[in-house]
Amino acid sequence: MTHSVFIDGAAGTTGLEIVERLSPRSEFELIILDEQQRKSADARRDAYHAADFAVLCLPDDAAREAVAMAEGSKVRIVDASTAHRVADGWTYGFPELVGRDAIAAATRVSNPGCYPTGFLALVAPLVRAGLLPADWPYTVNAVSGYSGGGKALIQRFEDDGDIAFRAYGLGLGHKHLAEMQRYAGLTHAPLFAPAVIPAHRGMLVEVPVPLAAMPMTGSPEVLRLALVEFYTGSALVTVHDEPRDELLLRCSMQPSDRLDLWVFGAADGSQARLVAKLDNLGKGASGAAVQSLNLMAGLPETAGLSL
Ligand SMILES: NC(=O)C1=CN([C@@H]2O[C@H](COP(=O)(O)OP(=O)(O)OC[C@H]3O[C@@H](n4cnc5c(N)ncnc54)[C@H](OP(=O)(O)O)[C@@H]3O)[C@@H](O)[C@H]2O)C=CC1
Ligand SMILES: CC(=O)N[C@@H](CCC(=O)OP(=O)(O)O)C(=O)O
Repeated sequence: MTHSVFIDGAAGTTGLEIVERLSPRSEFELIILDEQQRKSADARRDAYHAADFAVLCLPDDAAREAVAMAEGSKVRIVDASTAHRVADGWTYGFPELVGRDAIAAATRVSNPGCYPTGFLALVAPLVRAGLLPADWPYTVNAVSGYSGGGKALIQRFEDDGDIAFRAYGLGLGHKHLAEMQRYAGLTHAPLFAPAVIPAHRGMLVEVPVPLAAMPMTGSPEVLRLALVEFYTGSALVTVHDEPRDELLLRCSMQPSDRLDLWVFGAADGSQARLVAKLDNLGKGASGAAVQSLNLMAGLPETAGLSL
């Protein structure tokens, strides 16, 4: 059976990578509008009403408009934008956290943000297991490759080769806070310090955990083993256990749909650093959209993904 998939925003950064992952696959027939038609409301509405699935790779306002255009059609939607991540009637597209069956049955799936993918992968299972407190004021320190900001930020970094590090989100109201708080089950939104580095893709998301100050008794190794258990059987998520002195992001990073997790602990167990490494355009965006699409279409979860 072939499923027709409309990629709305196929000319953008996330859209292009979804097209790359899907176009070699015979299970999907892609609907992509040409340069003249791609922003035409009529052409887009027709595509929504013709397709089995649609993936929205659009800014938030255009994604909301797209969902309205699709009303009355049979199309099932995966939205890569921030528009519907905590909206009623939408399933959060993080199969490892919400369950594969929930995604498979959904008609409206919202892809997680790239930073929340790292944060939630580390924190949500540990809060659920009662190993980290739900009411702790967590902090998140993260760096992303510049493709995380789409075409505009790619252009900026390619035009200005002199930026070594860009701290941002300095108004402390980043759009990812709501989903981080909601899906980790936290009382408080985390304090989030994101930054961009002069690499095209890749990110490290770190959550420092002052265990000795927390009202819990778990050691770093207990936290790590809980994550190992939680992700048992996952082809995309790996919880590492090798000792390391450093983690590197490379400017030459190739596309990847993996999510790698570490728990680094102080020798006396008083502190830990939870760290996630991923490709913002892989498990952080396009890979996650394809993972959800696979489940919705009844196909193997990791088909077409690079592990
Ligand atoms: N980049 C990343 O790592 C991640 C991105 N996302 C999210 O994915 C979505 C897409 O982001 P990204 O690919 O980075 O952004 P880009 O800016 O690279 O691409 C967005 C695309 O949408 C097109 N577009 C804008 N408005 C409309 C419209 N009304 N109708 C049709 N097409 C339109 C743009 O056209 P034009 O080419 O003319 O500008 C562009 O091609 C965003 O919501 C983003 O937040 C989520 C996770 C990670
Ligand atoms: C480096 C950079 O600018 N990153 C983006 C987030 C990318 C992402 O996750 O996209 P969503 O907008 O769909 O959440 C930002 O911080 O706004």
